[in-house]
Amino acid sequence: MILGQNQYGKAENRIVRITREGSTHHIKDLNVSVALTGDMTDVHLSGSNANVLTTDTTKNTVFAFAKEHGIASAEEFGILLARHFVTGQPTIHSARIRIEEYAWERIETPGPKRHSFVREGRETRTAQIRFDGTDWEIVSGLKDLTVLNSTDSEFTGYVKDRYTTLPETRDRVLATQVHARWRHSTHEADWDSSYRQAREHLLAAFADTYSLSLQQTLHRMGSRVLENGPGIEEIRLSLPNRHHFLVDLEPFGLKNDNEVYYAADRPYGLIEATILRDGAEARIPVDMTNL
Ligand SMILES: O=c1[nH]c(=O)c2[nH]c(=O)[nH]c2[nH]1
Repeated sequence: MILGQNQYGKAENRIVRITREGSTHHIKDLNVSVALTGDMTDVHLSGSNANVLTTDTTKNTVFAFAKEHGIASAEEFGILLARHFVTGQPTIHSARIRIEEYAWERIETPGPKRHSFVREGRETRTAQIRFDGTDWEIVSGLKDLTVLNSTDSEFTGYVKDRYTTLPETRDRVLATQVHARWRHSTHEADWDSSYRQAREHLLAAFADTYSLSLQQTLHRMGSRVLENGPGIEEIRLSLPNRHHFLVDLEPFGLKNDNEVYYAADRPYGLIEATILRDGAEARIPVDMTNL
């Protein structure tokens, strides 16, 4: 048998790098995949790992480089990594670095704070209309509106039982993908303007709230839509807590000063609640996955 083309490395390193200039924060959000080739005949044929730079090391390098060199652009970052792997190890002859970059737009708010972002690419707007010949029920909504605060979020003071390991945090990244549905008290409205306003208030409440939990942020987001939308009776929000874990860079002699995060995709906390106007009936189904 002949060993043909082969390559290896860590794929899909989900890295978020926050750069802080006072109260103005900048974000880079990348998915970095490393593939290396070189003298890898032995590892395949005899099982000797002597020539192998581990995929785990390639992952660590991606995170450490984000801290040490920053991420000026995907190309620049990829060039640094590829050069490092190929020139740093005699057994590695070529490197392919693939990067997907997710773009974020700043949520502009009055005041000096500039640490709130919404993922570029529009969310999906939703609508459901019911009519039985007498009564109307109009439910508007959106899904996949992805937002992130790079500070002003803490989580402390929760129950600790024998299985609790989560460390308390006074400063964390709070990110979620908003899924919301809101029910109108009327079937006559300027629907586009109503939608724009609800979306704007969801974003403003997310950005403005100093968060003690995602539950509290959810309540502020829903309440703000109701406070500013007199024709809205009820809103249901489903917010996945898109965890961003600080990467431990200590083993590489680097201090991670809330700059380099690993964006985990699953599992995620899922925080859901309905907010109602006084006297309103809860009619939006609890399970919103099937619109
Ligand atoms: O905002 C949060 N709410 C929770 O209920 C929770 N649980 C958890 O592990 N992290 C968080 N964060």
